[in-house]
Amino acid sequence: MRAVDAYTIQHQPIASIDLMEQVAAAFVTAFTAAYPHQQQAILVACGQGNNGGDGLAIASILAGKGFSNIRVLLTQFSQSPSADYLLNLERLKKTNPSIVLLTNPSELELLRDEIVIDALLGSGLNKPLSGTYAALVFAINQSGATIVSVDVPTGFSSEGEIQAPYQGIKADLAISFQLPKINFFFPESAEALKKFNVVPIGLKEDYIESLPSDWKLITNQWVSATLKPRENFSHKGTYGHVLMLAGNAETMGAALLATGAALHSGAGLVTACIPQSGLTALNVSLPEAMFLRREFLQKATLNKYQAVAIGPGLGVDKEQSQLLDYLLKQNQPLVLDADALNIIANNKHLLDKIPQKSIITPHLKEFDRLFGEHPNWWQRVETARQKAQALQIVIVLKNQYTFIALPTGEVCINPTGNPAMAQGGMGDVLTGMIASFMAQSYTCEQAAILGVYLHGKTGDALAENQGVIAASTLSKAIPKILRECHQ
Ligand SMILES: NC(=O)C1=CN([C@@H]2O[C@H](COP(=O)(O)OP(=O)(O)OC[C@H]3O[C@@H](n4cnc5c(N)ncnc54)[C@H](O)[C@@H]3O)[C@@H](O)[C@H]2O)[C@@H](O)CC1
Repeated sequence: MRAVDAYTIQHQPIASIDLMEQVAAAFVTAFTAAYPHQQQAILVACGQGNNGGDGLAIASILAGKGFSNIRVLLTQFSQSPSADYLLNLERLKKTNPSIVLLTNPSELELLRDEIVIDALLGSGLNKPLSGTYAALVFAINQSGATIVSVDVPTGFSSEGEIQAPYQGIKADLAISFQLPKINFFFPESAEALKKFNVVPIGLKEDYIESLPSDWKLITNQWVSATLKPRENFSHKGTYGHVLMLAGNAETMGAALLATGAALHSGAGLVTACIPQSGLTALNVSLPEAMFLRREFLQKATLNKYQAVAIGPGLGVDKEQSQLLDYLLKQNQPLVLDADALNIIANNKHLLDKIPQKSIITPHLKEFDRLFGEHPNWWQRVETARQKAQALQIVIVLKNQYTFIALPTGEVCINPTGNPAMAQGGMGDVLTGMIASFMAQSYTCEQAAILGVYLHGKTGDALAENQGVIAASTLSKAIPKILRECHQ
């Protein structure tokens, strides 16, 4: 993001001070949408870098909009204020603001119900907080005030490992500019911010897209452009055939969920290779699905299936291990989930046998069982990046925000999904969706990204009216979301 700012200043007819003005105006629009009352007491806490410069411009704009109860806290901790900070300070002084000069954090006093706008330090953070900044941040956190951070909470690093224990500002809301910070998507950010809001500031979109980066944010635009329409005169053969190898006597639900999701995501044909004991349930709940006896798997012509998935509710006994072993030897890309991954975790030599262009979909625990314990999410995602490259597979590392590591070394961040989806069976549905897209002749990268994004998007649509979403409910709602995205 810092590179984007710098490029924009160089290549657009815009001075950095004017970009700061745009940033401040965008912040105020988002802030006043959340806190519209002009009598609201507000303390704008400013550092002396460009984040503090934003804070000063924000105070001026808020005053211009009739917010009459603003105090501006100026820290005096730095020897070298930034040029734009100084310019904005001169501008602000003309509006006759109420200024609190703070040299000692212990002097901080907040008014009743005062909201703190945190503009102390932003993306320029280059070391852990200490001394006066640490003391001030501690005092602000302790005050119990509502805190809205400019760009990032002070002390929170935008990229790289998040410091543990976290000692920065604990914001109720961070209003960030143009692009979200990568670290907002890591679970450890929950301590630093309850919510983030990303506001556009008119930076060059084409340039942002073209920037070489190891990170990509999945967008609705990409998904809509990638989804192929269902053509006139097409038939079930056009949309591929999924083989779902899943289920065990007591975990047949997982197989049914994965099979159902493959159907609801548009595969032309779906065959469930489940134990005989699940056949009645399959026929009752998913009459569209076909059935392949487990005993016949090794006689079946596997390449008539455009996607083969294995794992949901499978079990990890000898019989299932042998089935997996057999599939791994066929050298056909697979979708591997749940117990298929657990079997591999218990037999690590199998990792190298995963066919290239396969997709594995571990959650945190499955991932660590496969690749070892990780002290934090940043390191876990870096391992995913390395392993996806080394094995030439796609790794879907599941979480509220799922990371998809591609064989190219890129990591895609999925912005969709929500806590209402945190319930058993969701992963089985995801596996079915990914297999379905693979069968519909998307590449393994596309199938994984489409599956993950649309899974989360379906959940987000349902969460508008539901506090909890059962996996089977989500599965049935996929076709509607597909229709909406096929614009
Ligand atoms: N052109 C730009 O770069 C733009 C920057 N903007 C704002 O500017 C911010 C970045 O500004 P700066 O690069 O000036 O940096 P900050 O304002 O985040 O920090 C100021 C300075 O504090 C020092 N510092 C870093 N860590 C510290 C620590 N732990 N304790 C004490 N001092 C520390 C650093 O020397 C840093 O340059 C963004 O977050 C955003 O709010 C926006 O105005 C948009 C344009």
